[in-house]
Amino acid sequence: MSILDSREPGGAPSPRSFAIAHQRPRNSFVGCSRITDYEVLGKLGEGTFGEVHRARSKKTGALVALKKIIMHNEKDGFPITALREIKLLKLLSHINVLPDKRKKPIMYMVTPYMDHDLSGLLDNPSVHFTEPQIKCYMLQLLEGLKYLHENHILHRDMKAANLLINNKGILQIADFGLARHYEGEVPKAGRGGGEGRRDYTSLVVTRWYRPPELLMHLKRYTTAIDMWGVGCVFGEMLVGKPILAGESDGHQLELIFELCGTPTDENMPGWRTLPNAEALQPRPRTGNLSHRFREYGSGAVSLLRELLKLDWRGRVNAIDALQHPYFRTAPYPAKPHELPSFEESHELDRRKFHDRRAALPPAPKGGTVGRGPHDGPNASFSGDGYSSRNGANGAGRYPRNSRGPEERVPAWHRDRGLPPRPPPPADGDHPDGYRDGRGGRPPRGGGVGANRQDIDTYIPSYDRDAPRRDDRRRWDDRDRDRDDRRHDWDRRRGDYDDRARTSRTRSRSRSPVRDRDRDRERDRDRDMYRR
Ligand SMILES: Nc1ncnc2c1ncn2[C@@H]1O[C@H](COP(=O)(O)OP(=O)(O)OP(=O)(O)O)[C@@H](O)[C@H]1O
Repeated sequence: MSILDSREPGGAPSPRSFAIAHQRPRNSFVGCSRITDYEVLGKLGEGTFGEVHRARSKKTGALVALKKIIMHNEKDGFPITALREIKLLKLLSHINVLPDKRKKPIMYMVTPYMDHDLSGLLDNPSVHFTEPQIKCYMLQLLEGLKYLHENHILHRDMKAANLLINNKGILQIADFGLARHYEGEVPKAGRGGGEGRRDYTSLVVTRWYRPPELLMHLKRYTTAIDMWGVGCVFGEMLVGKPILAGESDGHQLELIFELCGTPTDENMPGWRTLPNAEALQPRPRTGNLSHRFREYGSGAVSLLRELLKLDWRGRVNAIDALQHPYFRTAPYPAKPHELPSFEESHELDRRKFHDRRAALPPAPKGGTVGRGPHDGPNASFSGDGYSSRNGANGAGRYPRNSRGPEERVPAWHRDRGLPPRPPPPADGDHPDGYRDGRGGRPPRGGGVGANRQDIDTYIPSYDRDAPRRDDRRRWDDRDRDRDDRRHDWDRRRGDYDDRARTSRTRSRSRSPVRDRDRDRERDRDRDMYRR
């Protein structure tokens, strides 16, 4: 069958024809290995699937990450999120996208070991990003995303914790557990994200990185949802902590409006017609983005503004973002190999960093900002690529003693806020589905309305003793969530009934209604790329 034979209505290649056209050579599929082929060296992180461990291959000596795939309920079979992730990683091959090397299908995914994830790195008190470094990471992130979008992949969980970095300065996009085939048109230069072609679930993307259109439940979304996440990550690299740390979905919208302005027919055409916008009555504001980020210069503000546009149709795409003047203005982007190497910084190192932070004296004001421990030569960007440039690095530093609202302070002084926890995996696109969590919680910080947008799709955690990042989950949390969810189910049912489902709550369902729903969803799951 020719690829043209199997196009979706409107001309986009179908998921199947796309997969056929993008098959990788057979020899790139190394196949399965035994867990005994690896020496497990320690835990790196805990994700939605389970634990991620660092290990060494006994055969090759290569360092790898082993991601354990937890079977939450064996009757449900192999988790759809894991299937999607393995399938996509097998399909993709790009320097800025984490490759999959081997897999043992039932239990572990094996990927090359990366020294850091971006959020771990930002938590490390001895790491201070320079502007050339941030530009270097941003270029790689945009290259990786351009590749994904050109290949009809929506990532749908863009966040700092899912960006892996090694000590060669390479950044790779990881965690394809929520990713899916995108059936809309791929982005074109000068045309933003374009228009969506079909509905998907709006319950994707960790809340702090979730764009306004998803918070308002747009289902016909585009690659622009990932670009919003890039904007959040960019801001996070600049200020050293997440920039939109909402404690509920309503609060998240409130923070977005404060930063980017209130939606109007001009800056977000059609917003009022979005399902969750009906009840919104935001106080008119113009947004404080320019003011809040002024110390990082007009180039950074301009790029951030493009990435954090309320109107998803006008939001910059990866192709255009790569051409932004920010990357062509001094201080120029560093080359990856020029970046300093840092001690390993992963999710679980956070406790270590926290202890160290407590033991250290305060840093001199503004004095540590700008360079890492191994200052390399400065770098410049010339035209279409990188070029080295020696010389003073003053331009690479952020202004000292600046006192903006996002004052850049040493990492151990940064308050990363009270964490809401990230979503359980949406292991399917349920166009009317809600992620599970406690519903009906009033938003903190005022909220923007009093209706469905106030439903908090995650359960905030308020652990004062051990401050944690909120874009991550731990297993004890999940056990608690599960109990809470069971407890809350009946109370919430009347409110949003079958919208509040994930695989895990479904798998524990006892009611015939839920069993029927689960069966229907299983049917839908059969072609995972359809969702
Ligand atoms: N190849 C790797 N090298 C080093 N560390 C890794 C690697 N893969 C994952 N990790 C670490 O494990 C953490 C969790 O991994 P990942 O995001 O893939 O799991 P997940 O179950 O999808 O997590 P989440 O639910 O937080 O999205 C990462 O943030 C990172 O710290």
